[in-house]
Formats: sequence, C-alpha cells, structure tokens
Amino acid sequence: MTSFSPLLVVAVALVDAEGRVLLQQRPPGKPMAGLWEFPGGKVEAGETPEAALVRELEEELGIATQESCLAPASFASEALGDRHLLLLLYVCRKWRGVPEARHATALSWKRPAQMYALDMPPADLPLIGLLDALL
Ligand SMILES: Nc1nc2c([nH]c(=O)n2[C@@H]2O[C@H](COP(=O)(O)OP(=O)(O)OP(=O)(O)O)[C@@H](O)[C@H]2O)c(=O)[nH]1
Repeated sequence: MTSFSPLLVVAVALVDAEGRVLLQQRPPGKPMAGLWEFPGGKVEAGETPEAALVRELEEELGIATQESCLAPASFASEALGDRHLLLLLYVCRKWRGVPEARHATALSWKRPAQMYALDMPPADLPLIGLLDALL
C-alpha cells in the first residue's frame, strides 16, 4: 500500500466591511514567488488547523483573531510537486489590528471578481468562484 502524507495548509479570506478580501504576495526566494495568495501557512505537528491560522495571522500580518471567528468555507485538493496539498480555507470578518506585510512583499484588498485576473497558485483558483458567490 502506498502511504499518503498530505501537506496540510490553512488559509483565510479576511473580509472587510466593503466585502473585499486581503491577499498577500509571496516574497522572492519562496516557491511560487510573486503569486498572490490568501494569508496562512502550514499546520505544524500537534496543532489544530484553527490554532495554526491564528498563529500565522499574528506572525504574517500582526493581527489578532480568535478560533471562534474562523468559519470553515471550502478546501482545495491539489498536487504540489511530489506532495499533495490540502488547503483549508476559512472566512474571517473579525480581528484586532491593522494587517501589515511582515513576510509578504505586498498586501492588497481585492473583490473576489478582481481575483480572476491575478496570478494565484493553482489550488486557489477554484476557491475564487466560491468567494465570488459567497461575498
Ligand atoms: N498561505 C497560502 N499558501 C498557499 C496558498 N495556495 C497554495 O497553493 N499555498 C501553498 O501552501 C504552502 C504554504 O506554505 P508557506 O510557505 O506559505 O507556509 P509557511 O508560512 O508555513 O512558510 P515556511 O515554509 O516558510 O515556514 C506553499 O506550498 C504554498 O505555495 C494560499 O492561498 N495561501
């Protein structure tokens, strides 16, 4: 039997009062540099997905939220090199602080309809339609 060890990644659509979603641009030196993605990152050993996302938002954007403010929205399942990516997407409308690009090259608030024209990772593309319908 072949073993299956997916890469588990959590990401969030932070939604502002105007229904725009925060995207961040991956920095040089990382795989898929320059692409626009949802803030988030890998779930570490022993962590729940929600705890990982609260941690990533603090580390990457300097904002604070609570696990109860993270609503599961959708997921993506996609080959990623020799791994298989499971990307869990949450929606969050409540946080404290103003997002700043601590790791990313840039941040941008976008309406879902504007995302179709952006360079985003392949796993994110099916998630755009979901956000377009949801927000
Ligand atoms: N955060 C995030 N990662 C995504 C998205 N879409 C997508 O394919 N990924 C992939 O999921 C993985 C997340 O890894 P990462 O490098 O951001 O994770 P991390 O913050 O833990 O970084 P690190 O590896 O430097 O510690 C990458 O392979 C990334 O390309 C997305 O929308 N947001």
